[in-house]
Amino acid sequence: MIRHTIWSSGSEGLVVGLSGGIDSAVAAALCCRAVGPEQVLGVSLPTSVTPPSDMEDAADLAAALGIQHLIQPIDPILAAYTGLEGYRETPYLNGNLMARTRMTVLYYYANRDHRLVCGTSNRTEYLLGYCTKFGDNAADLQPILHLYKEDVYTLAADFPIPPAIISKPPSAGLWHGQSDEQELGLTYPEIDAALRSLQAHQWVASGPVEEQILAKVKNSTHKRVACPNLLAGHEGPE
Ligand SMILES: Nc1ncnc2c1ncn2[C@@H]1O[C@H](COP(=O)(O)OP(=O)(O)OC[C@H]2O[C@@H]([n+]3cccc(C(=O)O)c3)[C@H](O)[C@@H]2O)[C@@H](O)[C@H]1O
Ligand SMILES: Nc1ncnc2c1ncn2[C@@H]1O[C@H](COP(=O)(O)OP(=O)(O)OP(=O)(O)O)[C@@H](O)[C@H]1O
Ligand SMILES: [Mg+2]
Repeated sequence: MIRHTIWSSGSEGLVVGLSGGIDSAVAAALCCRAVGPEQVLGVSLPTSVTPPSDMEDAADLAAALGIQHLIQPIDPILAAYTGLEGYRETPYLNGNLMARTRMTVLYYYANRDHRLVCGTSNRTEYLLGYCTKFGDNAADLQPILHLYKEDVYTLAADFPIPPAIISKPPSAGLWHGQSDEQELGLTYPEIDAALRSLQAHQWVASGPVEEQILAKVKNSTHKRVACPNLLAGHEGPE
């Protein structure tokens, strides 16, 4: 799929945002396996809330995979938003600005180098809508979208991914101390079990955890479908 997408688009490689987390590590490793490390650019985009150890882990990963790696702090870009009329700062608003700023920078490098942006969304966060719309979910291809979070960890064992990346708790890293499982209120094994069961039972929930998960899936439908428009069915040839 990765090779086909590059070939059919006529592009010359891939750009992956490297956070020091497991999803981007596995996505980058798959890119390397598909097209070779020389065609993969890893870009780390830290802010003041990024733990320095995450950037060390991203650098270790890039070295282990043999890919080119840029570390480009984005605080100066984020600072420009403070000049917006009515600017207000909350962790939530800033977090979404960070994710969308990272998307812009990744697309800048993709444009510059005739590359595609490789997404890092997994099935669990995709179904929950646990992502910033047009931020970290924006990409040209999504090589791990079919994998639940637990399956991402299983696949990680196939690659030389630094142990620190595998053992750290998943975090969107959008504010100090953010933890996916704390924000979501459930552990990934609980969420994945509920999603697998819901998919097996035609999205009919049984029990309070599945009800809770189903509500998140339903409320985030807008992140998975084309936005409402009056052109449906007339978009052009496949
Ligand atoms: N029904 C609807 N139909 C069409 N559009 C709808 C809509 N409801 C909201 N919207 C639009 O969507 C916007 C809200 O969505 P969005 O801006 O994404 O924001 P939202 O989903 O509220 O927040 C993003 C969440 O994703 C988490 N996150 C973000 C980035 C990375 C990761 C990670 O795991 O790494 C996690 C973050 O911690 C936070 O919990 C609204 O402002 C509105 O523009
Ligand atoms: N500091 C960062 N530098 C570059 N890209 C980032 C950074 N933070 C987040 N991203 C991008 O946003 C994506 C979504 O973040 P997310 O936290 O879901 O994945 P992850 O960090 O790879 O894995 P984990 O869920 O285990 O933390 C990342 O995979 C990465 O592509
Ligand atoms: Mg992360």
